[in-house]
Amino acid sequence: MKKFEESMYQLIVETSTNLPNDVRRAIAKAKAKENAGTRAALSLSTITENIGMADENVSPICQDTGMPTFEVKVPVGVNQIEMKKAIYAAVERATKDTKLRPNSVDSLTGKNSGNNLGEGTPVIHFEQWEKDVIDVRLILKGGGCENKNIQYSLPAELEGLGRAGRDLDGIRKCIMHSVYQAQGQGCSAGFIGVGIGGDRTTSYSLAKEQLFRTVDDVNENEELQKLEDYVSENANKLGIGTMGFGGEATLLGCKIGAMNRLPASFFVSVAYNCWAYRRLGVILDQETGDIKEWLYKDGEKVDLNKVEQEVAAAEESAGEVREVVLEAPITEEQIRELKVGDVVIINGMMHTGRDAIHHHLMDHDAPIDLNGQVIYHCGPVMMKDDQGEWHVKAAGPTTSIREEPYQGDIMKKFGIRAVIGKGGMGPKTLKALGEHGGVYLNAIGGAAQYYADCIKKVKGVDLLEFGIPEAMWHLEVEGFAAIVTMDSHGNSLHADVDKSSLEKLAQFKEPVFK
Ligand SMILES: O=C(O)C[C@H](O)C(=O)O
Ligand code: SF4
Repeated sequence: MKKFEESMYQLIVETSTNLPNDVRRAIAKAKAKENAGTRAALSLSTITENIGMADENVSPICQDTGMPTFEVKVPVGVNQIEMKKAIYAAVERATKDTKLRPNSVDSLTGKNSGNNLGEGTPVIHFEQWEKDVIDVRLILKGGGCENKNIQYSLPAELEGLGRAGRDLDGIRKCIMHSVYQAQGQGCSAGFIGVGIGGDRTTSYSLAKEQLFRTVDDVNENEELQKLEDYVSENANKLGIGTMGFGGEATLLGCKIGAMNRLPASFFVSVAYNCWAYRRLGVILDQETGDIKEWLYKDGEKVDLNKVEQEVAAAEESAGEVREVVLEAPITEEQIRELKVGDVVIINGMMHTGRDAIHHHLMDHDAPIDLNGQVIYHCGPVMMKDDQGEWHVKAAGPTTSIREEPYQGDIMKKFGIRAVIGKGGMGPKTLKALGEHGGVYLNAIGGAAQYYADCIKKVKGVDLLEFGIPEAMWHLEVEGFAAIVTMDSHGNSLHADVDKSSLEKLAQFKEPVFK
């Protein structure tokens, strides 16, 4: 088993940087569905370009490299204690090499362990089997889409759909609702794994397990296959679209499993995975630990050169979109001119700030003057070189709604004019944007290589004690594009899409599976 640690390192690097072929095919199919020139089509073009860049740079597709979760099948007699140690070592090395972001945070102290090791991380499940090879599968599922997982306890009353009973049709309603409630916040278009039955814990595990099935896998249970087909077809009629911008592609895959339950319980659990659906696997020699075979790499790989040409074509046909170039410090007048749908190109400085920073700024001074500045909701992957200089390795936006309790107050307190994030924010922020003269800009979630490329220099960092993802990084950017989705005139694309998708959800109220 000399090679086992090296094989695990390769599995991690490959999973973080190279999307599996079935996922690539699903994204390419979605792209073909979106109308050229729409916001959704442009976002999908950015996503496909990003996938190609990650592959080429061998850098994380998305900056949130998630909770590394290993599912290991071992022949009887193989030493699992040694395997665990080797996986830890591989995780630590991949983190050092910036293939994984340090993502393991002490829940009580908030301290980031810095190496992705800590209580409960990474997740490793072992199972023995009769075969004479080792099978290791890895999923890197990010926190934003993890937050959109949902568990239903039947019977339930569901918004838009009414009563969901303890039967197949009730399950159908839960799944449709789960896609609606995710909106664009889990970086749609997404994939869902569904677990029916079990207890609360095993139900969620079953849901996550479904994410190890390939997108084109056929369910052995005919009824569940019918339900998978139904959801795959109809969830796209909700019109949520890529990033929640509205559009044709909302869900790219649905896999459902069922297990027995207690007479009193009936859980339906949904694991929502963003488009950055990073899961791969390897078959290993049980003696040496060498990789014998890669899993999820069958079939044709999407031709990214072709995709790049399509990006150019889509950008051309989107010629009517208004583009505004901004450089901080930004004035209130400049902000008041912006409307939902405008594309803003940012040059100059922006400063990252996410959960810990927003919480901190409520009752502390800012480390720098933020008047007229731009805040980027982002927890990047960073590398420090031998000269002590920082470099950005991946830097897409994080889900903004978590800052809803603070955002408006902080913008007013410090004179911040623009915030960039993804998934949109709520009524409190929208009101503050109107009162103060602020704007919310939506960047494409998961496009971490695409945005890292726009960052020309790291000018400094404050509050690094919060850990790399949570620190305030001062970044000089060039040509950083984002879309106005909430303006200072009370308009919110997110509120509009939520409302229209809820109306569309109601058309699925009548029973389908009797
Ligand atoms: O933590 C992050 O960088 C992003 C997160 O995965 C999110 O989707 O909000
Ligand atoms: S930012 Fe988006 S793409 Fe990245 S892990 Fe979070 S949900 Fe997934």
